[in-house]
Amino acid sequence: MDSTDQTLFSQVADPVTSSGNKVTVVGVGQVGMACAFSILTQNVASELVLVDVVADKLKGEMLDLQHGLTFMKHARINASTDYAATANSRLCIVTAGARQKEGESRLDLVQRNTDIFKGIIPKLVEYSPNTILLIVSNPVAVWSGVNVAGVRLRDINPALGSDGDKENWEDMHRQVVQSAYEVIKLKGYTSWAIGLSVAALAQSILRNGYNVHAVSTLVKGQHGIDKDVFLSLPCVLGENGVTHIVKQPLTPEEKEMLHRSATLMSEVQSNLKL
Ligand SMILES: NC(=O)c1ccc[n+]([C@@H]2O[C@H](COP(=O)([O-])OP(=O)(O)OC[C@H]3O[C@@H](n4cnc5c(N)ncnc54)[C@H](O)[C@@H]3O)[C@@H](O)[C@H]2O)c1
Repeated sequence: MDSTDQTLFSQVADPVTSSGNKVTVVGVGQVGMACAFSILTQNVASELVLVDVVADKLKGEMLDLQHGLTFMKHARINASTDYAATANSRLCIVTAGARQKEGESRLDLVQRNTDIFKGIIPKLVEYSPNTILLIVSNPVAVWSGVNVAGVRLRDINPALGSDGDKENWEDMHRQVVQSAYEVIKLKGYTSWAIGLSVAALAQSILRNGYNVHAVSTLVKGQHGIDKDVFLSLPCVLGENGVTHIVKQPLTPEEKEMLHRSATLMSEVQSNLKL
């Protein structure tokens, strides 16, 4: 006797087993779930796999999202503590990480996160050798140089951001840099804005968007930097990840600050136990 399925449908071809734009999110904490939700609701990907070490929470998050599928465009959502489920992902977003403990130095935190990554990255690459890795580090950087329709604010007000700026735009810059701390003070963590911005990066990669985003990339050779460090610069993102770095004209002060960051990162790296 035919099953209900067979009575309802005449199958004329096998359904495809993979969408070709599979995305894995490692870490289903506040940031991971904001990334997953933004990606699903903006139809950036139609196949999502969640991975975490806490099996119950992972299953709970998967079921919660699956229950909302009726209200999304069709998507396949899976979750597992086993990296085999991530096989053939085009993009792997890593949001698993330790938060800074009270009294803990940044270097200790970097070491703890390095140890976590040693357990994650090789497994992702084993199952998806051609994947693009998108690491949600903290903090992300924003680039300087504001323009409106191509008109640089600094061309209108050369004192912009300097001590001589009567309009105190420097205060706004400070507020932007400090804004995450205010959110953390008020709600304990940041999630929505970072999730939405990660979805925008994912969209550029999966759709070969060639849009410019501030992402960390290897900066050796850029702006005279001679160290093997990753820093945030405006980059073009396409389906194979970063394709170009925008050669920004930086002021001597900006260049000096960038070099200072490169030196600091290089020192932090040299103290890491790999
Ligand atoms: N770029 C930004 O603006 C920004 C903003 C907020 C957070 N972050 C970073 O994102 C990361 C996550 O933050 P969060 O608030 O979601 O933290 P969270 O503590 O809420 O979640 C972290 C998740 O990672 C999981 N995890 C830990 N070790 C793991 C491992 N080895 N394998 C798989 N999963 C593992 C935990 O179980 C947890 O579910 C942190 O590193 C944080 O610094 C970046």
